[in-house]
Amino acid sequence: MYKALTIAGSDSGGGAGIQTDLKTFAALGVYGTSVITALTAQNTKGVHGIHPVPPDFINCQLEAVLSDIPVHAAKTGMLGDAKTITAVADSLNKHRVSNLVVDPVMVAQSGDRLLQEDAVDALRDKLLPHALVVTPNLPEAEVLLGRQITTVDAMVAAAREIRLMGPRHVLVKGGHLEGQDMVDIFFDGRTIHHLSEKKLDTPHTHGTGCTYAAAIAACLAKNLSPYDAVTRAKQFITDAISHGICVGGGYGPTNPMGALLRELELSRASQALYKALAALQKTPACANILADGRSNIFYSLEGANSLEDIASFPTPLYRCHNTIAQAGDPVFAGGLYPEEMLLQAHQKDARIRGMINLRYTPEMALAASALNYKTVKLSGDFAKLSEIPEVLVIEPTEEQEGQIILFARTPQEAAQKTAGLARSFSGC
Ligand SMILES: Nc1ncnc2c1ncn2[C@@H]1O[C@H](COP(=O)(O)OP(=O)(O)OP(=O)(O)O)[C@@H](O)[C@H]1O
Ligand SMILES: Cc1ncc(CO)c(N)n1
Repeated sequence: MYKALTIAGSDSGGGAGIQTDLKTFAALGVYGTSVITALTAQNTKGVHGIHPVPPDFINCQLEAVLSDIPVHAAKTGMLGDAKTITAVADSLNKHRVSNLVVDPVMVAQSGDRLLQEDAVDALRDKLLPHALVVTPNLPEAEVLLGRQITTVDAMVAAAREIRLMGPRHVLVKGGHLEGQDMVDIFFDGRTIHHLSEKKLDTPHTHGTGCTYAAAIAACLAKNLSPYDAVTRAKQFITDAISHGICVGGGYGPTNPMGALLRELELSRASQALYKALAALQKTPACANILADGRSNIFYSLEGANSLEDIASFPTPLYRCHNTIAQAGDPVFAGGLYPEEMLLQAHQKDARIRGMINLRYTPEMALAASALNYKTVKLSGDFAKLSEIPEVLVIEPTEEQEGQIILFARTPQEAAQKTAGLARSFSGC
């Protein structure tokens, strides 16, 4: 397995530093080791205190890790002071760690200083020359160069000049620049590359710099070239920001696991929905009780709290050669009535995770009762039902068509109940 090392501060709020670095390594399939340079008492609003780890003990951690676990890449984050920078640079040199990403962390998003002012020279002179990639944000590039940077052209010039300080590649991050596009400049010594993504409208950007640098290190550990590592990491940080977590009263953290978990959840949801579809297809009579252009199979994630957590086929099921067919792979929040009902049902009774909606006829409602399915006729607001039945009968009104809705613990169980109903009802 590929292995990486983060040398950074701990963020007690869980959003930046060591905590996000290890999540990022894990999300990218890289084994993470860590050397902690400082403890910060920190949350989404700011830094309440900093407890530096003595350089001797930082060395002790570095020796423990590097003498036993040869890492394929490393990244540095918050280093705090000049002594720590020197200790880290010496150790990385001694152990010949060559795939090094230096995130020259100076100030937290909240404005709190994370690097002593007199340590900037040590950072520039001792650490930057070892970096394969250095990733300054705009304020950090300004400190390194001693001038303001307010345009993309100025970022390009900054990238060229910072490279003269010794790093092999420079990534100047543009997260602090006004505008609709989030542009970073990557310079490899020959070519200037613009990496651009649309700006996401979210306050949850705590830890973006750390997550980005950790993702670059993870990709370098996996043998990607520096340019490929940075472009893959840009995609990763954009995903992590788009899945940002609304936690705390300040800037919430990015979510390095967000995109991965979503993919996993969609794949589980798809399996459950396709199994249910197969169960419907086994009983051809099921095709007779679909509601034209409206029936679907729905799946709720555990703990669903929005329609984004309800999956279904993207368009209604339809009859095709006497069986049931669908067009397209499952999606979340398909926008199909009555997905809201499964959300409410699951929130009321966490065991309910599957639902199928069918055509209404009075005979179908009777057949459901005759099968001893626990059946309730809806009168009034669904949200006010005290218990979720197995079968909900919605009679037609002038405003809306009737429906029969089956709730179950899984979509497959809902499909089996549908098949039971279809068999008892076949021919009608
Ligand atoms: N709102 C946003 N939408 C999309 N991308 C963003 C947004 N904010 C930041 N980014 C991207 O995140 C990455 C990190 O950029 P940024 O310049 O904010 O780093 P940083 O200042 O070091 O982060 P930190 O806040 O952790 O100190 C960049 O690629 C930037 O373009
Ligand atoms: C520990 C730590 N490292 C880095 C940053 C920068 O985001 C932070 N806020 N905290």
